[in-house]
Formats: sequence, C-alpha cells, structure tokens
Amino acid sequence: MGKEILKMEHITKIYPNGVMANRDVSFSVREGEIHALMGENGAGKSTLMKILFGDEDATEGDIIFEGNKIQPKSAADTIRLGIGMVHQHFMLVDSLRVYENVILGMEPKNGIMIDKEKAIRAVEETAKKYNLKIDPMAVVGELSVSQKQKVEILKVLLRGAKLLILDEPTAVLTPQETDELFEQLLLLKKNDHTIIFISHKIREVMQICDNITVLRAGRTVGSIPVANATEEDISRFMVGRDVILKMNKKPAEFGDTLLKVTDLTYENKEGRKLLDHVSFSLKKGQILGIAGVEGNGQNELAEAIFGFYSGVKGSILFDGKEILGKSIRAIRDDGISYIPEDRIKTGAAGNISLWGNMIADIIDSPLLKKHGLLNYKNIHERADKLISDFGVLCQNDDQPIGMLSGGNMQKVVVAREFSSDPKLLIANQPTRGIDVGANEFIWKKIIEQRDAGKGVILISADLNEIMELSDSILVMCGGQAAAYFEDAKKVDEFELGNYMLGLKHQEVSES
Ligand SMILES: Nc1ncnc2c1ncn2[C@@H]1O[C@H](COP(=O)(O)OP(=O)(O)OP(=O)(O)O)[C@@H](O)[C@H]1O
Repeated sequence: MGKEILKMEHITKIYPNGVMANRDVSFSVREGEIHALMGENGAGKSTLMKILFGDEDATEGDIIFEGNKIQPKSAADTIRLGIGMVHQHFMLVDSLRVYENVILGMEPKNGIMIDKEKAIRAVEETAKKYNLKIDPMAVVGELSVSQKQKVEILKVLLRGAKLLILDEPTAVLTPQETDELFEQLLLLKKNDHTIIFISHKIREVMQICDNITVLRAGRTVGSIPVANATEEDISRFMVGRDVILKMNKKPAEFGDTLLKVTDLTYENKEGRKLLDHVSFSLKKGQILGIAGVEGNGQNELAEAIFGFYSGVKGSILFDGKEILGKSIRAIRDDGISYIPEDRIKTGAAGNISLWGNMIADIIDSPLLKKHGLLNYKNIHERADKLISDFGVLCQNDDQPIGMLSGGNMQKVVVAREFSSDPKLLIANQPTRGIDVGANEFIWKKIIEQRDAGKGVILISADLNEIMELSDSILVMCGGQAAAYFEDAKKVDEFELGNYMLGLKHQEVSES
C-alpha cells in the first residue's frame, strides 16, 4: 500500500448550536486503498466529509492531502485538488445527455469542456478504461439508477479525482449491480485511485475494503485492517455490542385478507405508465416484501395506496372497503401508516421540533388534548418515550429535526409511524442509512407488527432486508408486478435480481 494520501488530524467540529459532531477525530487513508468509514447514525461521518469538502469549517484540526495542508472552502476547491464525491442522491440533470452532464460546470481551462466531440471522446475513453458501460449520448433521465451512478463516477474521474468518496453506493443496487460496481472499484484501485467507502453494510465492507475506520459519538474508535476482522468484531467496534442481523421469526400465521389491490394503473402527466395493472393481496399477519430496482414503480405503488395521487385506476380494498380516491387523512384514519422513502421531502418538516414531527400524524387526536387544547405534558412524554425507544440521538425534543443526522431523522419518522399502531404499515426503505443497532430494532418492530396479526408491506432495495423479513415477495419491474413468491424461502437473491432487472418475467395476476 502506498503512502498516506489524506490525513485529517485532530478534527473538532462544534456546530453553532453547541453540538460537538467531531471530537479530535483523526482519519488517514493510504494511496491505492479502499478505506471504509463506518459508524452509527450521528457518529459524525457526514460532518467529517463536509469539512473535507469545504461545506463546513472545522472548529479545530488540519487536513493534509498529498503532503500539503489544504483549507477547502467549497466542493469546487476540493475537486480541483483531486478529491471527488459520488453522492447518494445523484446530482445530475435528467434532461441532458450523459456527456453534457459530465462536462457541466467543468472548469473552462479544462479543454474538453468547449469541444463537443472532444467531450464525447473523453467520456468514451474513460468509460472504457474503467469498464463503466455507458453511452455518452444517452439522456440521463432515461437511465437506470446504476447507470446514473456510473455517470457520477465518470464525472469525478474526468475532473481528475485521485481520491473518490462513495456515500453508501450500494444502497440502491441489485446484487448483480453491486458485483459490477465492486469490479469497477477494484479496477480504479488497480489504476492507483484511492477510495473512501461510506457504508453501514458490514458484509460489503468486508468484501471490498482494505481497512476500516470507525467513528462513534464523534470520536475515532480506531482503524483496523479488514483481513483480520470478523463481522462480529466490526459490529462490536461500531456499536459497542454484538449485533447480528439475523431474525428468528415465528412461522407466519396468515389471517383474513387485509388488502386487495386489483389492476392498479397510474400514468404520470407525460402519459408514462408508472403502474401497469398491478394486482396482489396481503393477509393479516403477513409481511409482503416488494423488491425492485429504484424507479420501477415501487414508490408509486406505496404512494397510490396511501392516497397521494388522483387519476389512479383499478381498485384498492382495505378491510373489504374501497379506499381508492380517499384522502390521505381518511386513509390514515382507516388504519394505514406510511414510512416514506424520502424522509426529508415527505417524511418530516425540517424546521419543526422533534416533538412536533412526532405527533404530526395525530395532531387532532383526543389523546393529545386537554379541554380542547394541546396537552404539552402528554406530548412531550410521548415524544420522549419514542426518542428513547428508538434511540434517537438528539439534545432534547425541542430541537428542530433538520439538525439531526440523516439516520436520526429517519428514526423519528419511523417511530412516529409505528406509534399510531396501524392495521397496515407500509414501510418504504425503512432502514436506509440506519446503523446496525437501530436496524435490528426496526426489524424487530416490523416482525412484532406482523405477529400481532397486522399487515406489513415492506419496500426495500436492500435484498438482504427483503429476504430476512418477508413472508412473501412481489417483484416490480417497469411498473408491473414481474414475479410473486408466496413463500419467500423458495427464492434466492440472485433469482430476485433476475426479475428486478427484467431478465425474467412471470405473469402475476392475482395472488
Ligand atoms: N447543521 C447541523 N447543526 C447542528 N447539528 C448538526 C448539524 N448537522 C449534524 N449535526 C449533528 O452532528 C452529529 C453528527 O452528525 P452527522 O450527520 O455527521 O452523522 P453521520 O455519522 O453522518 O450520521 P448518519 O449515518 O445518520 O448519516 C449529530 O448529532 C447531528 O445531530
């Protein structure tokens, strides 16, 4: 392994509200390695990376890159130095072509920007070199999630990044796509690139990384080589105890049909069919996992059931009654709750307090009222119990939710949706970005919900999660139900991947 390419030394960050997100953190990465940065939600990973990218100033500490002290003031500064970030939420313009996205915002001094032919050629050559199969002329909006990720990687490579930071890159990929990404990362490594791999997935880290640095509560716990570590060692390192993500479920005891969806069809404004005659049913006491590559209708399916759209065709019978066309409020009152995928946009109100976010779904409930007014004592007790049950890292329940780390915001939304004791819970990526400790807790809650004779629809891009929890599995591809397995044990992850990628298809009419 090469010399140290990046050293972040004694980094301390105190946010203006007094939160000390990094406490004397030291983190160093050697040239040509793949180095995992891990830690529980709120451990300070994002803060450390924001400091590296000039989005936040360190209160104390130094950054040394290739032997020189650097003081980045913006992401543009950092990329100029040769450090690039592949974000989890892609920063691409859907209406533009691949090569246009790649050169967008590039420094004029970089010759390829002005010359279209040159730009296309540069994209082609770099794509070929790193086996990133992508057509420079394709329109980004028409690409799959994994292809968009390749465009992001190309973007940073063409800007001269020697050090690439990937933020939970496999969260949205199938097993096949993850394997492909890992091959590309190894190719990058072989070509002397260095990679920082931010992830909560221990198995993947063990598969691809050379070393791991773990942060806990803002401090560096330490760095260890992957070769000497077991899964248990790493989880203990991260959360201070053994966490084994294996669920022991009781055999399912299905009750009556709770939800029956028939021929659900939904077109967007442009006339694209996002849901195409989807039919399935769910029984009481059943967890139905919905697998699919992002953008294949799973989101729309959840949102259509929860009353987000008008113009949906078909039928949704809940407890024997039609709910299609009802308002979200009425659907909630019927006993359905929803953990949305995008917790920041649809799940939570950023500048509102934690307690406000935790009661948002039941604000009209008599439970929270005294003489017709809000009973703040009850509200705070309720919020504080949820904060402690779900291990939300915060100062107090008056804090605006927008100041929490991503994973802790997610915990608030999950806690709220469980707390209303729904008959049907629709959980859309419930553990994305959540650390192993909280992940285990949420999985247990989902199983408790099912064992109490309630229904669960679990939408997840994480096939391990689908396999561990689901009694039955529906696969979505291109807005259609592409396969249904009544007994989830009768299918493996690779077979699911085949249906998710459209390599195989079953006629799914009614289950
Ligand atoms: N802008 C901010 N203002 C105040 N506190 C903040 C701000 N951003 C983050 N924090 C706090 O800093 C701490 C570290 O958060 P950070 O986002 O760095 O964690 P993380 O390890 O990236 O977590 P996750 O895995 O959930 O993304 C948390 O306690 C968080 O609430």
